[in-house]
Amino acid sequence: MGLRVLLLGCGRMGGSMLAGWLAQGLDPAAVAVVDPAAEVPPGVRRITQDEALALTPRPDICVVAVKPQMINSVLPAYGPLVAQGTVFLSIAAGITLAGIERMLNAPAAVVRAMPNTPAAIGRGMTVLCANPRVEAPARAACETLLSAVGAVDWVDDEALMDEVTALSGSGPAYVFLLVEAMAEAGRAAGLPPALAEKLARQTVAGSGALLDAQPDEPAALRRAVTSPGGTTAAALAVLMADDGLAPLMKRALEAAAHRSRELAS
Ligand SMILES: NC(=O)C1=CN([C@@H]2O[C@H](COP(=O)(O)OP(=O)(O)OC[C@H]3O[C@@H](n4cnc5c(N)ncnc54)[C@H](OP(=O)(O)O)[C@@H]3O)[C@@H](O)[C@H]2O)C=CC1
Ligand SMILES: O=C(O)[C@@H]1CCC=N1
Repeated sequence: MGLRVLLLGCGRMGGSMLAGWLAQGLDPAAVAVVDPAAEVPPGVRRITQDEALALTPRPDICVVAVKPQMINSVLPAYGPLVAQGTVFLSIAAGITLAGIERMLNAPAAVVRAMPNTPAAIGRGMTVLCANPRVEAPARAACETLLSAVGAVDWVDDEALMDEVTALSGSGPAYVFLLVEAMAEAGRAAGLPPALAEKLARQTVAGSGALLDAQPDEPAALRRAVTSPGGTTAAALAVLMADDGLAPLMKRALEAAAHRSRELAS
């Protein structure tokens, strides 16, 4: 990739992205991580805040992957990197472009991104949004970094980032919950626990792979399972009822987006 990356926070999401970058060929020596306790992959340096500020050559991109609740206490120290031309790419849920610039106390080029954990295996989905200080080469560099770990898209309207966070940022958790719920329903119906778990897991993983492999609309793939008057139709009558999955998912996304907006303050 030819980019020098400083990663602040190497927890679940920072670590997932780092794993993806390395798998896609980013030179481990081109990454430095600041995190008080994280284990980093071989070849990647874990450095202190002071060492990060003195890095030569300076990092092209500083990826901010600490919790939103602590970003305010972490970012101000990195303000001096702005004058050196480092672009800040924050993945913190809810934290706005203006908020990041304020914390850095400098006229910074800031990109806000919302990735998701499948980035760890190169199957992520990231949406990006940039402030006007981000010029085309920096925009391309951020896109290169994130597209190395999955699909990317951009939005111009920053307000949409809360809805993006609710859908694709948090979304993997909804899918894993679906596996849990299907397995639990199978167990409750009398299947041996290990078999119920295996069936739920393989069904969701296989369906995801099928969705990925075929250009069809999800609704067409659903209809292909649904024999008229058969078992799937009976189940879908429950799941697609007025009080079924669609209104529940709508409420869940509204709650997540609301929380994202709360994190901004
Ligand atoms: N998890 C996800 O699926 C997604 C998360 N995000 C965003 O990513 C960010 C990180 O979330 P997540 O990975 O889940 O959280 P984690 O708590 O797993 O990761 C945060 C990491 O930052 C470390 N840290 C603490 N203090 C500092 C410091 N001063 N400097 C550098 N690193 C520090 C933490 O160490 P310690 O644990 O020892 O305190 C931890 O390893 C959040 O802002 C979140 O909104 C975005 C998209 C998806
Ligand atoms: O739960 C969270 O706040 C983060 C943001 C999206 C996924 N995880």
